[in-house]
Amino acid sequence: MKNQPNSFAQRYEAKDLPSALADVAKLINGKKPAVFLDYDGCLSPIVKDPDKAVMTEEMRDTLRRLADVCSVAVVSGRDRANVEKLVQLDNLYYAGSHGFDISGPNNMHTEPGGAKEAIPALDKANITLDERLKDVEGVLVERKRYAIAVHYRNVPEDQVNRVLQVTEEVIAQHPELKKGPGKKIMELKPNLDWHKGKAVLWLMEELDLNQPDILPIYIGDDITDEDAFATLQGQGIGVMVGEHDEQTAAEYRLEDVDEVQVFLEALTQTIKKQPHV
Ligand SMILES: O=P(O)(O)OC[C@H]1O[C@H](O[C@H]2O[C@H](CO)[C@@H](O)[C@H](O)[C@H]2O)[C@H](O)[C@@H](O)[C@@H]1O
Repeated sequence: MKNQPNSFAQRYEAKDLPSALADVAKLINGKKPAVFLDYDGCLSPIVKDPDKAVMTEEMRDTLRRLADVCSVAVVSGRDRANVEKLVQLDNLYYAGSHGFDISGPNNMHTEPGGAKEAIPALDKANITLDERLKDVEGVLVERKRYAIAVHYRNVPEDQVNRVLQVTEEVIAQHPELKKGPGKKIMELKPNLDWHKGKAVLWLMEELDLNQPDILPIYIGDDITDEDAFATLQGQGIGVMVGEHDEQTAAEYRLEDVDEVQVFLEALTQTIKKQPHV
């Protein structure tokens, strides 16, 4: 199963999953983790304004310490440059636009999903969405290099359907694009078989992490993280933060961003006690 996305993943109710905090040493079982983290809802709480989703200094210190003892990557739906700016750590890897745009230490930068040809369609869709949604109160059209998120969290309830309908119509005009779900957003993404799970596999290969003593751990809170949970089932550990509207392919849970930080601290301490670090 190594390096193949798992399309037959088991699904669970998030509330029924065991806590990842119960016994961290037992969880990693003497292996060395490679940690993949979502940003919004995982490293920073969900807030009304995406520009205000700022990570705390404490979380930054926690990530810095973790990255001193194992590989750490942030795998986000955000624009890669944007998430780099929010996290501000240069010893991490960053996968932005749901994995289409990847950077890392020593000037690593690559765009492995092959999405360049979707850029003109994204540009056109961006213009149409700005124009057609300009009168809707609270709507936000967020352009990323390889995606557009149409945010409706702050849109009056009676106008949400109109936002969704316009967004679907614009997607239908561009065969190069497809629809993606998210928390109070509808996304336009390149119509390609590439997602966060494939980005994780790509990073594991690139960083030579496909080793029997390495344990990939993916932590996320949103539906887009399900691709990564499903991909890692059987070869790693998926940790769901809170819950979303669907069943999850994660096998452990954490309640919220605070518990993510406690877990990452515990992981760092556990790794340090292991003989091979
Ligand atoms: O994969 P992620 O790093 O979790 O990114 C997913 C999306 O996160 C952002 O939107 C979400 O968080 C916002 C701030 O808390 C919130 O206002 C919004 O409702 C959420 O959907 C980001 O703005 C998107 O681009 C990402 O795709």
